[in-house]
Amino acid sequence: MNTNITIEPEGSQYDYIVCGGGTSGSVVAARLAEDPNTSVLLIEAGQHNSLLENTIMAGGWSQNFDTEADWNIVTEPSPGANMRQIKASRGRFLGGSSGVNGTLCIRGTKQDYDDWNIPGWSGEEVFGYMKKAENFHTKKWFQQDEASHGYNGLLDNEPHDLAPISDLVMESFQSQGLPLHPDMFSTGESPHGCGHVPRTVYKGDRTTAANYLLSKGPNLSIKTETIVDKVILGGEGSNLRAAGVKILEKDGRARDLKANKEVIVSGGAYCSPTILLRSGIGGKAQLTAHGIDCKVDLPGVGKNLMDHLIVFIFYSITKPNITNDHLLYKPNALGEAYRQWKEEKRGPLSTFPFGAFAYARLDERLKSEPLWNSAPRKEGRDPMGLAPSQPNIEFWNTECYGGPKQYTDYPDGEKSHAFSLIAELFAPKSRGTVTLKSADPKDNPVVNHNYLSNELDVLVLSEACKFANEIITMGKGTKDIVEGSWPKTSTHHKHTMREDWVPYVKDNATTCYHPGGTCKMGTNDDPMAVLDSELRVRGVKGLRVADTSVMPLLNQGHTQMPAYAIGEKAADLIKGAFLQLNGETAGDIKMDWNAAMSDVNANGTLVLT
Ligand SMILES: Cc1cc2nc3c(=O)[nH]c(=O)nc-3n(C[C@H](O)[C@H](O)[C@H](O)COP(=O)(O)OP(=O)(O)OC[C@H]3O[C@@H](n4cnc5c(N)ncnc54)[C@H](O)[C@@H]3O)c2cc1C
Repeated sequence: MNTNITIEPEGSQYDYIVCGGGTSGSVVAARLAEDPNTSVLLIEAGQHNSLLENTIMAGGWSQNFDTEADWNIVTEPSPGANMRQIKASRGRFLGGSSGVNGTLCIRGTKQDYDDWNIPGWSGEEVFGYMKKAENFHTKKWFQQDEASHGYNGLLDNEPHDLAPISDLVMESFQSQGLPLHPDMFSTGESPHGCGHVPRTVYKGDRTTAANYLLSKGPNLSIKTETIVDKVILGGEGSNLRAAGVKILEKDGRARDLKANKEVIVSGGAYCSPTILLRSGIGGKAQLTAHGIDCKVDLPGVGKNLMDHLIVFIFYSITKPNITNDHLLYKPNALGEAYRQWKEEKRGPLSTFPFGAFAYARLDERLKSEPLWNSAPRKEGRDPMGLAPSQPNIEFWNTECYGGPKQYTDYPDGEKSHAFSLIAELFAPKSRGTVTLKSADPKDNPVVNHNYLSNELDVLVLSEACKFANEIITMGKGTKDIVEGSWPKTSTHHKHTMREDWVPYVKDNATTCYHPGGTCKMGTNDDPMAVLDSELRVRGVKGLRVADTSVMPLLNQGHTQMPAYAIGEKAADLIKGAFLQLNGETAGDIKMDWNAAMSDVNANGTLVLT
């Protein structure tokens, strides 16, 4: 494989420096480097992904956790979730979280992006960029909506062949009032129904944002195992400009690198705010507490942290070979599964073990709940802020036992078999924060999600669990094969009241790994907005953020497709900006640049004053 690692010579300068080689960052860097006259440096804290097999074998995802390939972030205790602390994993390697995620391409609805209310980011426009990213490979059995997919992008994806349990769950969805719309997760047009989800998998391998970086020319340099400490700001007042970055190399050496045009921060929703904060951009009090000189007082940096919570509900089934447990947990099965992937690019490890999916509106189910009825709402919206065209929740099944590492009650795959239905909460009301632990770039951020701090979140998620249990225990496809809860000592399959599910939610709700919002875009009159509509950091020239931190609200879906769209759009905005600026105000740029560069020493290295 062409790893495309470029040795970066001392004293080099680049037109653009992209900080973070994850999902959005890889897209931005690769798209900018399509112009051979533009030099781009992509800096990634983790290793090159080609060195990490579990980022390419989709079934190996959780083996990245607790290793150097994970940021190993653990949230602060959430009072609403019984003070539990949750592992909030993020990919720390080239490709970032796209190399460890569940491969699901669930875009949300167009209304989700219209609700951002930011010029240039309507649902039509964001969906257009998702299509640009996509290279969809259909399968004979799949009823695709041709117009919804892209076929020329750099992200290969395909529909997933269902295991028998997933066909049965799909049948249960339909019998419980969720009609089949096969390609609904790409059209984004149905808030209530079930269907198939395309996966970022092709020919047995996971496809990631790092694929964008293959076959690029020598004008794209990549530095892995290098931490971006901060953005170096030159000039003052209205001439404050991103002049380069301060990095920490693998051997601990600190260096300054110069950016001739722009710096783009793409560290993800947990790390982008910390890069800004260390650079002196953020709430003044927090910066002062860490001895950081406040260059731009932007109180919104690190605020507005959102995530989607999910609940795994496990069931035991009697019939063999309906789930994929026998392909993984029977003696010697795992070894054979690995051989199949390694030698033949097939088998249970070649894809992610999620099956059938559904969206649901809960209007009818919640209409007699006092909290739901008394909660404030805007006209045409429910108390979560959603229009009737947006789903409240999502369901999907696992095709075997498993999940994040806390789930260790493995069936044997011979006499015992298990799967789960997962319920996901959309449009959560709870908000959290990302703050600095210290000014040391090697320290992880302090992540406080404040999960389930809003009672409406508990209400909707517990109703979602009740509905999920009805689907499995009463649905046509599954009612006769489900024996009860898994592990067999549990009794949650007998819960009939929503209230029964409240303690279950508080004990079990966990992250869907969708953090966003911590450097949000916004309008001029929003004091908490960090970015303008073109992803530019307020008060600094030549500095943008591009990753899921920019999302003012989460989508009703999963966050990798918006992350790709944000990367694609960021690159277009940057290219457009320089085309326009070169024509109209080249003189101004030169003047600003000279001011910003007044701190460069004779070796072309920036000196921080
Ligand atoms: C386990 C898991 C499962 C998921 N499942 C799905 C799914 O099935 N479908 C879906 O749509 N979404 C899923 N997601 C979410 C989705 O993958 C993310 O929302 C998306 O990839 C985030 O992209 P990003 O560019 O914002 O951040 P990332 O992709 O996380 O990129 C950030 C990059 O910046 C690097 N970085 C950070 N700080 C620094 C620094 N100081 N210096 C240098 N580099 C730095 C990181 O190492 C990383 O490579 C999942 C995520 C995870 C973790």
